[in-house]
Amino acid sequence: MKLIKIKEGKAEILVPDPKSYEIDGKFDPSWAPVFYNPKMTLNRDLSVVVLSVLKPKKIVDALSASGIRGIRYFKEIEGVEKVIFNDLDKNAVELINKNIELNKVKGEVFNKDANALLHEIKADFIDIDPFGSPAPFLLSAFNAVVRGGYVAITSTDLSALVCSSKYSARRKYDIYCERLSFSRELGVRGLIGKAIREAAILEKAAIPIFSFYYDYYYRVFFKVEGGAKRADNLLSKLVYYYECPNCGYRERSEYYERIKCTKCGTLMRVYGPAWGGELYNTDLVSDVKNKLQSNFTYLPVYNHVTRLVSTVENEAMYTQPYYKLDFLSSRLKKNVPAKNKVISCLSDASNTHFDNVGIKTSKNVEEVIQCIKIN
Ligand SMILES: C[S@@+](CC[C@H](N)C(=O)[O-])C[C@H]1O[C@@H](n2cnc3c(N)ncnc32)[C@H](O)[C@@H]1O
Repeated sequence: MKLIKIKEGKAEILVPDPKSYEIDGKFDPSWAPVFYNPKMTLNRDLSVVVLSVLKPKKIVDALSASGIRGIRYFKEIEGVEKVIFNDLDKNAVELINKNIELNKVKGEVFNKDANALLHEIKADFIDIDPFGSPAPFLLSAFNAVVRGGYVAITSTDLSALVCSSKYSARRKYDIYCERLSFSRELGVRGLIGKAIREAAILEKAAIPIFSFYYDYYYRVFFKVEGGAKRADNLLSKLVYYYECPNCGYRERSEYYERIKCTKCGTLMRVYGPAWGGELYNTDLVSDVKNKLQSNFTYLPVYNHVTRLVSTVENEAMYTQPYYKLDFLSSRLKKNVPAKNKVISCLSDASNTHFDNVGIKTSKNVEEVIQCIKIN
């Protein structure tokens, strides 16, 4: 394998030389013998900051590839004592060994199926960053985390979660998936719902504390607590979201039904079961924002991370999914009004990182429609 040295954050690592794996002058990270994707830098940057607030001591990077993630956690977060790296691929394991030596990381490296490893060990933070869906690794991740610890998952499996592929959503996440105007947010809520159900099997409660969408993936951090009652409490907040494709009217219910819109009689679209509660712990979000400003200005994509966290901070107080202004405006046969005008008309509203033409508010759809009409 031809390698080059790159720097990301405080890590300097060897990765496959993209030039050696180009096809027709193009390169995709999945074509190299070991995966390293610079497009995931924001995911790693923000994870470093979130973990610096959560302060885990023992970390499992269960699907490590080059090892960049675990290496950055060790070098950039105070108090991390040990990182366990793992990959099923032998080339990856060879590269991880080189990279942890290069970066003087206190780590242990395994060459196992992640599910097998996660049934053998315990740690206070488990990172699941797979190709595509994290669903096959959820149960074992929740098994491996100690009570009071944390699990983070990445999902690049948006086609399933936002219902471009509704059968895939059904298979991987047990979701009835129809496209609603706010599907971008429903995708992460469906993913969280699945994680909560998997943790509940083990009588653990997986509480989402920081969730976001970026570019082509979702990332969610969970605090994991023990106890059947706590798990039951989370399960009771799983809901089905309904939206009328004709007039935009919404409902939510704990039941799956084929219902007609009470405003116009059209058959409503449905998505669920999905998490109906908060996507963030607001204290954690403000701690992350403060940490970013004080300790992490060196991050490779600092400006992008800061922008994302600021938007998240503004929208974190609104639990109901965002309203998509172009969708609602087209129901009214009206041009899309300026977003800031609708926000000030509602007075209690904000931007959302999920969608450029979306707004978050605690107001109902009729109030949003009223503000669209007069702007
Ligand atoms: C998306 S990459 C990980 C990227 C890495 N976390 C990072 O931040 O750069 C997924 C990795 O999982 C490995 N993998 C796939 N299935 C696995 C399994 N069942 N157990 C362990 N590793 C697996 C692949 O070999 C690949 O290196």
